[in-house]
Amino acid sequence: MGLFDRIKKAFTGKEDEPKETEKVDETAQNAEEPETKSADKTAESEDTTVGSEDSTTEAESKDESDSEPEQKDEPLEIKPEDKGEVKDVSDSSESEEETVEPESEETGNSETADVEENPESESESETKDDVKEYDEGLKKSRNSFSARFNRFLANFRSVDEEFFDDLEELLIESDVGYETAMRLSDELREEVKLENVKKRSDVSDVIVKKLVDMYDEEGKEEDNSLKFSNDKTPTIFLFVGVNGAGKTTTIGKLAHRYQQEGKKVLLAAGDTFRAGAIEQLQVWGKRVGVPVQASKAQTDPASVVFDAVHRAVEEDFDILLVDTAGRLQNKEGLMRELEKIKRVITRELPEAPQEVLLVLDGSTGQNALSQAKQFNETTDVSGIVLTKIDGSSQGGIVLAIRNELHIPVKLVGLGEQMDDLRDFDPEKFIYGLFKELIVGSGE
Ligand SMILES: Nc1nc2c(ncn2[C@@H]2O[C@H](COP(=O)(O)OP(=O)(O)OP(=O)(O)O)[C@@H](O)[C@H]2O)c(=O)[nH]1
Repeated sequence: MGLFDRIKKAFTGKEDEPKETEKVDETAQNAEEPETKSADKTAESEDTTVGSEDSTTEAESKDESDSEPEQKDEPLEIKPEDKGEVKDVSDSSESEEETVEPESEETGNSETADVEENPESESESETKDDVKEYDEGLKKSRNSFSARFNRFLANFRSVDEEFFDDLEELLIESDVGYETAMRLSDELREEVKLENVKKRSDVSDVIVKKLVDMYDEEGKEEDNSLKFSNDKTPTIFLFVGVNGAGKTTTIGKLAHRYQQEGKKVLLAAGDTFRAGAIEQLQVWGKRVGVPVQASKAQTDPASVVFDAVHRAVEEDFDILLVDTAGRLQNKEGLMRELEKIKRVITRELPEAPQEVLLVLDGSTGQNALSQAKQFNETTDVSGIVLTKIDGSSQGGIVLAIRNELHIPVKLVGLGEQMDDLRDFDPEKFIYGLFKELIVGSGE
């Protein structure tokens, strides 16, 4: 069963059944079907969350009578947060030998500042409904996609060349990527199914189903989980990305997560290019209660990272998160710098870095995609962190990233707070992006 049907079934207990012949018969009565239909459906299903007990929608109750009893056979997979390896960290005491960090004395268990600033962070982040988070975080993207889609459907008369032109335009505007838009359009041209569809909501069904299932198919081999060290040596994540993408914030959020899990975390201020970047990381270190290995601005970042790796090994840190500069405009310089940093890490710990995470500002749409392409040419990126999805209407970029780059998204930023970072879950993301177009379809 494809992802489209899995989501639909999880909500309504009903799979999508393409009914070509029936749909032809319905032509007359549906000719003037209002394009506001999906908007109405949005309201119906707005507060529904997958798998939640209070998710009874009108659609659901309507479908109950004819829904399959085996509804739970293949439910939408709601995995618990991937917590990675939890190492036993009995010794979280901190040596105070560092020269640069003003925050070193509060290392270890000084969460007080954190708790004051963010009282709900510790326990609530564990129990927060992830589906709801994605639902909320993707509201803007979803609404914007639905609005575009409804405009497109309003113009629908028949499946002709103009239809495919409009469809391509819709998809490109929705940031799903040029290649994806063309491929989807080409594949739909081949399908007789669409030729027989006359009803607007069925047109919507066929397109969204294709989009979602294509995404699902492309991700068959994709591993979205973060990799950790297999032995007692520290896990090292190297963060790359242009200025302002959200590297420092993501490092802060991740440090908070691992610190809360009882791991011993060290940060390395590898962005020595921008003076403010060091302080910014130190502020996060202080807030979260983890030490920061730093040096003066303009120091060779590789030397800061070298010191950080040594310290991480000597002092038994579990995780080392390395910030780097993001001067994409100086591509060659940046490439050399990142290569050197990586070399320094690997020389000390051959298995590290376990992840090279490219941080992309999701709200920049296609720009994020081209940045990813450039970074991927120069650095061996193992995963993507997609930030600022909460304030963005460009969530469709996630389809382009998978379909065109084939780099797994591993984390998503759904807000600015410490616990607004989620392990990427493709199914929840797709649900958040298209929910009413899937759940409210086909009735
Ligand atoms: N809404 C929202 N804002 C975010 C998210 N992640 C980061 N931000 C904000 O984006 C801005 C830039 O984030 P930084 O972490 O400073 O970005 P950076 O990549 O480290 O930038 P440089 O230090 O200049 O290299 C900050 O105001 C963050 O609060 C997110 O997931 N959602």
